[in-house]
Amino acid sequence: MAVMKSLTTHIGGYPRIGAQRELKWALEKYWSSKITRDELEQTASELRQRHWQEQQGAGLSFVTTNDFSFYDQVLDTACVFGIVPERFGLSNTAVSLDDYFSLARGNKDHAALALTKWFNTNYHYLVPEISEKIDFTLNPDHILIPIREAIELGHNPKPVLIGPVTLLSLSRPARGSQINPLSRLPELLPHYAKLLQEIKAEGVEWIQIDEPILSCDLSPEQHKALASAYDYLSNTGTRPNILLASYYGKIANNLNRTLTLPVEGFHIDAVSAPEDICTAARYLPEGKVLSIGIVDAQNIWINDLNQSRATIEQVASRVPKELIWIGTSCSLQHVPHQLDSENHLDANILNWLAFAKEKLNEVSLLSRLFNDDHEESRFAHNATLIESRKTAAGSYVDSVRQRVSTELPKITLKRTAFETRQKSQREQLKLPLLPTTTIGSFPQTSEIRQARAKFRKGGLSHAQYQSFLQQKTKECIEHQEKLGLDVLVHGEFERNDMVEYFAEGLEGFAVTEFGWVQSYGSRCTKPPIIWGDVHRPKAITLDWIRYAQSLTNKPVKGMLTGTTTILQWSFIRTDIPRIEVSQQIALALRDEVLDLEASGTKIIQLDEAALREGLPLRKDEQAAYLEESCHSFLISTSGVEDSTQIHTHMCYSQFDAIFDTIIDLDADVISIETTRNRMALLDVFQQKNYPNEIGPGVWDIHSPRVPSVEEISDLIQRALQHIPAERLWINPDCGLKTRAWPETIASLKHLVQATLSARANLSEKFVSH
Ligand SMILES: Nc1nc2c(c(=O)[nH]1)N[C@@H](CNc1ccc(C(=O)N[C@@H](CCC(=O)N[C@@H](CCC(=O)N[C@@H](CCC(=O)O)C(=O)O)C(=O)O)C(=O)O)cc1)CN2
Ligand code: MET
Ligand SMILES: [Zn+2]
Repeated sequence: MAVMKSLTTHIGGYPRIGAQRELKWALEKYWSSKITRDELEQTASELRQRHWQEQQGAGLSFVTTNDFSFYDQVLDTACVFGIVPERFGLSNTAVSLDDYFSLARGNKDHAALALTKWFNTNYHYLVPEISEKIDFTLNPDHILIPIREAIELGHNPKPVLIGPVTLLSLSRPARGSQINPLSRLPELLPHYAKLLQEIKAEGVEWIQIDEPILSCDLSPEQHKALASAYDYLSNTGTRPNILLASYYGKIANNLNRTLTLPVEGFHIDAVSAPEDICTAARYLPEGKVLSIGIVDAQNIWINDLNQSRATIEQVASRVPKELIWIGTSCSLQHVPHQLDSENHLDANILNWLAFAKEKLNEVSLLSRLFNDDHEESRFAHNATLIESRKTAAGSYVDSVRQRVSTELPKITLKRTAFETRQKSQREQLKLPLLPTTTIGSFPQTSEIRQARAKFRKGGLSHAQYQSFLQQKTKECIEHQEKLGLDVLVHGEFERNDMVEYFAEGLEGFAVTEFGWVQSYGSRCTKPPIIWGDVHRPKAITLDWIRYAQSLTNKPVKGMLTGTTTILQWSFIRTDIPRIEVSQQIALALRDEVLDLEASGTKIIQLDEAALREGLPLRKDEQAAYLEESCHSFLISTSGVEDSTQIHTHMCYSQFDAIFDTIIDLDADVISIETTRNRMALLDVFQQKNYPNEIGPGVWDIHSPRVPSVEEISDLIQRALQHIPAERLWINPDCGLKTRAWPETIASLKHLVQATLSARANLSEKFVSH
């Protein structure tokens, strides 16, 4: 009997950090000179080999290469093409590993490249700097060496490479330059062509070129760039076949033009945009490959195999099977490595999950759909599991649904006018002009993390761990009093992470033990899993805030993470609309806010650090998202008295698209990130007459560097040019958890000193008037 050959299979990339975060530990040891460069390279090579073996073990047609990075794939690509800012004074033809780390992390003479959000994910990339002068070049080893390693091990490598249009679109002009990075495309392309030629010479058949920019609203210039780039690349020199990949959203209106590009195949994210795959199947030019990104690489639920089967069959009715590929929606770098290590997850929940390694098997299984031995029983079992999710106790909690449907419509979302609240808050808080505060966390030292790890493993009793944390909190309050800060925080020592901690206190969330996902460099998070209806069995933060407040007469800010940020940094359930999950969390936080207020907390902060990042890539989807985000914030905050001061915090610098929402949130005080942009961000607050109080950051906490009093004073003066003193707060850019104590104390000392002299100045002026 004829057994049909399986469909071709591949993935967009694999997590590189390692199932046990081997890369994180090796990097951090290398940076503190505890291991040699050879040892670091050895770890990297072992990880690559293991990850290829996992792909081969699952039976995939290709192993994906060039998805490994010591820090970031955008920086890697920049270095491959010699995009090294002149300000570093480095050679751009021989970028050593240490040079590479200088670009990523900065050194004593040079600030690092800017770190910013990668599309709509919690991954951060380093922003390449382009000038008129930069001479592009080709340093191909980073790509060629792993290809050789893979071939030697008997694999069939398919490298992935960030495409030229996405690379330049994500770049910024170097300091002092006004250049539009995309204008340098013609000079960059020959190096891409040369690279393709060298890759071909290694015996590579297919390369995946990623242009995720296709899921954004494109300018005419970007469209032109795409056309000319792929015309050039397809017609210049020998090269492997090109699979052009898009992901993170719909291609929609860009799809027609994309399908005319002269490449051999297209990869489409069928999870973000199922409609794109149908359109692509219909209009796919003859003889081209269509790769269906059907396994979700941004979420952790098992694939609905029967639904995927229907999609694949639909494509197969139009496209010959030898031209259909099965893959993940995008790189698996956004999901944890493997479920094998999870020993404490509820058995039911475990059945519903697939991490990167399990997703390899899903891709493989779906590729055998048309084979005679296509394992029908697994499709049937899968349907049972998907059904069991819907009916599980906890997926639907009557009281939660009741509350959302009856209580929510009755909530008055609008607080009293800001001026009234401000007056009442001033009477209550009696803060000086230019009040000083911090964003919440104080250093999460290795001592604290180790104590928590020990507690988790049973090596510390609950009482011992509590008293350890109380001691740390007490010391933190003492430090702040000594420094002379005006509004204090408890320090967040009890929190592993600002999202995971709340997930642990709420029903409907599950947390993993080893579900690490890279956020940037060696830093990772364990996104919690929202699987059921969310509610709060008991207060989460109350005891800590009360304890901290009992130690001081200064006000201690209550510290919460806002709904949108919790949603954005968790894996969200997909069986009910996002807005319902959002409302459930917002109500739980409302209870927490009111409990804090009832116990005497006068200032409460809800961090919305992910509000900008969650903004949909396409304009036509943004309004609904912003409305939902704003609504959830107001649900949580609108119940308090006029005299209770609500703060929010957002640590990024792109506010254009969300500014009206910032106004609508109506927080009494917002703290933002303004050090690196030297208060330029305040322009928009001034232009749009932002009515409430603002704390622009005056200390860039992403670097261990201690800012001088003069530098901070300068920033305060700049801020005063935009915002009247009566509405200005003084604080760092973000929380201090990644900092060490010595630089924290030194920097805050300078911050308070600079504030005191600014105050003195202001009162002099006041008198002389
Ligand atoms: N979710 C989230 N996303 C965010 C941020 C954020 O704070 N949270 N901030 C922005 C920047 N991104 C960041 C992401 C991670 C970290 C970070 O510091 N991560 C830590 C882990 C934090 C954590 O969960 N720690 C746990 C587990 C710590 C741990 O690894 N413990 C070791 C031992 C500790 C040691 O020896 O140091 C063990 O268990 O074996 C804890 O404190 O309990 C890290 O990678 O090192 C910082 C910023 C944007 N996105
Ligand atoms: C990434 S925003 C961080 C806010 C949090 N309250 C902290 O200070 O760490
Ligand atoms: Zn922040």
